[in-house]
Amino acid sequence: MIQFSHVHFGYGAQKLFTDLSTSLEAGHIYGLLGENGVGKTTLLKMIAGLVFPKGGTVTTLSHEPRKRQPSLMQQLYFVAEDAFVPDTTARRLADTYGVFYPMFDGTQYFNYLQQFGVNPHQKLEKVSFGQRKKALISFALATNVPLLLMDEPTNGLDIPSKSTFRKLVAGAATDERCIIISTHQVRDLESLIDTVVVLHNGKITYREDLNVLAEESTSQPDLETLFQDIIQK
Ligand SMILES: Nc1ncnc2c1ncn2[C@@H]1O[C@H](COP(=O)(O)OP(=O)(O)OP(=O)(O)O)[C@@H](O)[C@H]1O
Repeated sequence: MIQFSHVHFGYGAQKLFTDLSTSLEAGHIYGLLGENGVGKTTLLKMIAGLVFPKGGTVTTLSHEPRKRQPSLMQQLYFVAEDAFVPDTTARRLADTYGVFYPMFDGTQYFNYLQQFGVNPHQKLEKVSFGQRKKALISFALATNVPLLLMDEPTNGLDIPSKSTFRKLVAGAATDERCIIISTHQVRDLESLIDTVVVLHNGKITYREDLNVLAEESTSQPDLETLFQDIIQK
């Protein structure tokens, strides 16, 4: 679904990715981990065609993402960390933006909003950051796109909402869908992600199926400890 081939990238002189190659497939919920500033958001933006490689190639759903062709844009949704929303209500968000996504399901959307406790009639600019984020996550899931990118989605969510988030995302995962979640809140995602991907020193330095890890271990793998071990190597 996504291929990075020998990708080089940096903002100005700062090198961020050096010869980064990897592929991400449908049927997975990936947890993208890495220290602050390592480039997790940049990686997601590159998949979505918001920043472009300076060397190598990125292919997203058989498209060159930098072209931002409608045929690609209607197949992916990127929930950005800042939860920017237009000046509208959650209800009108569906009417205005749902049309861009052929598989958007309004009934599903209102159901997700309800489960998150978001009032669809309130102006999103006037609600809290967490409420806005929950509206956007609901919208993202209801688009039913094959590729869902989420940057720190549980930031700003209260404890019950984090649990709702896990439940809704797990329920939305299918064999045809690829979900990539960048996070520092690894405990929020334990039991949700199936593959952990670690970005470190400009490359993917670790990538492991958590089910395989669990089979090899006598106890459930602890993501926080695993991450610390990887970046200290
Ligand atoms: N538009 C930009 N112009 C210049 N530098 C940028 C820009 N966006 C990001 N950077 C820098 O690139 C590096 C990677 O940023 P990025 O946001 O991708 O990292 P991250 O791994 O998501 O970080 P965090 O975990 O802190 O959110 C950082 O050093 C950041 O300051």
